[in-house]
Amino acid sequence: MSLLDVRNLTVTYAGGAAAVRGVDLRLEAGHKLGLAGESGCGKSTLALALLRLLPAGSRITGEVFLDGEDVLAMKWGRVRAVRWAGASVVFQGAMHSLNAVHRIGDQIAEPILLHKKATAAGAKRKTGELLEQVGLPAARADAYPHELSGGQRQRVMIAMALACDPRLIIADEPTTALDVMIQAQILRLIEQLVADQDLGLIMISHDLAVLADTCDRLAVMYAGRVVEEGPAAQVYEDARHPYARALSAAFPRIGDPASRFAPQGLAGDPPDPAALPSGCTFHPRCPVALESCPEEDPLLRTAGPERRAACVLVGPPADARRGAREEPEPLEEARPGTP
Ligand SMILES: Nc1ncnc2c1ncn2[C@@H]1O[C@H](COP(=O)(O)OP(=O)(O)OP(=O)(O)O)[C@@H](O)[C@H]1O
Repeated sequence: MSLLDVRNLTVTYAGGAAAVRGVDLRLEAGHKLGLAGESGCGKSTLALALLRLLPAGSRITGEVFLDGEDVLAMKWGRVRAVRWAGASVVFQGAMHSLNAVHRIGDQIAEPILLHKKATAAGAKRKTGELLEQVGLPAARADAYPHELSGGQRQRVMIAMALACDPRLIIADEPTTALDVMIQAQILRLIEQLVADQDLGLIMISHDLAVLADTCDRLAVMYAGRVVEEGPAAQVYEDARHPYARALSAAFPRIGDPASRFAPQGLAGDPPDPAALPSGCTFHPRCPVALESCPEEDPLLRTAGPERRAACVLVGPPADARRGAREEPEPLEEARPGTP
């Protein structure tokens, strides 16, 4: 049984169109999944939906099994328990998430006490241990958020997320506001905690390079759907979907300074969920779109071992195609505008 098994998840905000459309995802304990995509493609909505943290009036359909239990079918009392003990979220911008008028120790202890995980003395002890786990002295429990640096505050957020021993951590742009050195430290800390405690991790970022460096698998989202999914290094180095390829080309290769000077930007913006293009939603921006793409809406299909991509130009590898009657050409062989 997977730690997380998301099936056909669709999310619609009140009065809006679907921001997440039929997403399937799986994550095993001890594994790290990176969720990438430009702003507005539905990454945060997907993360919030996993713990039913969306605003009132939002509609969620599908199934979200966390350790075998369907979060979407749970009563609210159970959802509240699962929020800290089953899975917890680290958001970007720790200054806004922490309460400025309470000492950080009290804020870390709060979920422990709320979920009756320990007595007041036990919660205090656990708070000290958590601070040390994230690389801060236990005595910093007495500090107020404004007395800490940005990186220290993000460490506090991670300590809070770990307070009730969750099985899954969802980190939504956990390092976006931090400088590069601190960003690297926080990423290594998250990696280490995930490995030590056999947690599952979903890390959200628009930065594919950061995700490829931290995660085992990557899922690239576009217009509310996962358009490519597979082993992190393969998706980053050799994306099969034209959108994933463009996104990957927009970030410098680690250890390859030359690539920094040749990012291939992608023209235009992702579509508004209320006005999606027909057929493949990426076709208006796609450099290799076919004439048929405005009519055909491709679902995820096998694009290699443990890889899937949602593009008509992506077929199974040559070996698997042998004997098939009709298969689309692989992406590499496509020419722009070729029918
Ligand atoms: N509370 C809300 N009410 C209505 N629509 C929303 C709400 N939050 C997000 N949306 C819409 O849902 C879509 C997906 O947004 P979401 O924030 O999930 O994307 P994202 O990929 O996480 O972007 P970012 O990287 O900027 O956070 C967008 O079109 C956005 O305008």
